[in-house]
This record gives sequence, structure tokens and C-alpha cells, in this order.
Amino acid sequence: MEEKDTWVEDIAGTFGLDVETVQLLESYLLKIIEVNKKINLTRIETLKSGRVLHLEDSLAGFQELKEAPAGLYADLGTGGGFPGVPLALVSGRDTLLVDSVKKKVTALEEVVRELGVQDRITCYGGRIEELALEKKGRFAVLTARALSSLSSLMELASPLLEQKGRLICYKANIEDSELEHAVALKETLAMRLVSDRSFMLSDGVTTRRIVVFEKVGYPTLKLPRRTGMAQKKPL
Ligand SMILES: C[S@@+](CC[C@H](N)C(=O)[O-])C[C@H]1O[C@@H](n2cnc3c(N)ncnc32)[C@H](O)[C@@H]1O
Repeated sequence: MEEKDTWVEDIAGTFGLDVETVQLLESYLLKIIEVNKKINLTRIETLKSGRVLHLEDSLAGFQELKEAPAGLYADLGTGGGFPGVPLALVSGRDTLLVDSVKKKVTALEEVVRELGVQDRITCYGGRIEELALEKKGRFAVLTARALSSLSSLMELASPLLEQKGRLICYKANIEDSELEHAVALKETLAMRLVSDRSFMLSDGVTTRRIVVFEKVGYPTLKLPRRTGMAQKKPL
């Protein structure tokens, strides 16, 4: 007898969501897998792996998102909209998806429109450093998955965040030296470490670490530095 697929119900239970919301998340994933056949948005191509590595993984930071102050949310270097779209759908926050590759952003805009959530989820096709000049201090919370080292992420995030705003970093592995260096940049970037949590996804093999920083005070360095510097020449 074929095993019953209980993933939707299981995820709804784990994250305290209703089944309709998880079904909406899955529709998003299926649309991204479809678009991915034409535009390279993600290396994940099946529903099975996407459920774990995109949806579950994105939702893993929901707890940290809820602990951030109320207000605008942006996902930096969003690629195929992860973790930005799942977190936007479960939190109801007004969300901006940011990516420098315009054709990815155009494709995301189309999928968001098809889901009928374009009033709450909008897209920015440009670099994070450019956004920081346009929307300085406007965001309550930011996420970044698979984007850069912690110190680069803190540097990119600091000018975008309001006071007490939070940066939620999704990381696979972090060397001790990477975290120590990030913590040492507290005064320079006006970002302090708030939490650091490690866990495993339900596939039993993917380890994940979520590190959160908070904007406190004002950086001693003028930010943003010249476009590209935060990632090419990290502090
Ligand atoms: C490896 S992908 C990760 C995508 C997604 N966050 C995920 O985890 O599936 C990194 C994305 O960040 C974008 N990116 C890198 N640096 C950026 C910058 N400075 N400003 C805006 N987007 C950037 C790239 O275009 C790419 O789509």
C-alpha cells in the first residue's frame, strides 16, 4: 500500500500554521520549480527536496522573525525567494525581496502576482548597497541565506536597519574565527550578537545555524562603503 503523504499536516503542526498556508507555500515552491526550468533560480529541482531545503529551512527562522520588532521586512539576496517568500506568507509582514539579478526579480514578481500576494510582497532589482542609499534605517528585520560571510552581512544590513532592528543570518557552517571576527565588529558596524542556534532539518543530514544580530547605535565607519566592497573586501 502506498504511504500517505502527511508533509503538509506535519509542517502545519510543527510551525503552528493552518493547512491552507502550508498549501500556499507548496504552490509557491511548485511555481518556482517550474520557472527554474527557464531561469536559473535554484539548484533544487524536486518537490521532495524543495519541501525540506527551501520550505522547512526558510520556516526555521520564523521564531527569530517573530522576536524582531514589528515593521518592514526584507530578504537580502533572495534568489528564488527563500527564505523571503515563506516568511512573508507565514508572518504577514510587508516584505521586500532584494536581488541584483534583474531577470530573477522579474520572474519572482510574476510568481508573487500569480499567488495574489503582490500587495504584501514587493521586489527590488538592484544591489543591497543601492537599496541602503534609498531606504536608510527603514527595516525592522532582514534575512540572508547563502549570501556572504557574517561580517559582510552585518555590513550590508547595518545601514538598512532601524534601531533595534534585526538581521537573521541562515548559515550552514560557521568557523569559530568567522563568528569571533563578526562579534569584534560590534562598534564599527553598530551590530551586536543576539542569538546563535544550531539544529538539523527533518532530512536528518542538513545542519543549519541561525545567527541573529541587532542594530545598536551608530557605526563608526561610514556605510554603505563603495558598492561591492562589503563582499569583495570584507572588513
Ligand atoms: C546563492 S544565492 C542565494 C539565494 C537564496 N537566498 C537562497 O538561499 O536560496 C545568492 C543571491 O544573492 C544575490 N546577491 C549577491 N550579492 C548581492 C548584492 N550585493 N545585492 C543584491 N543581491 C545580491 C545573487 O544574485 C543571488 O541571487
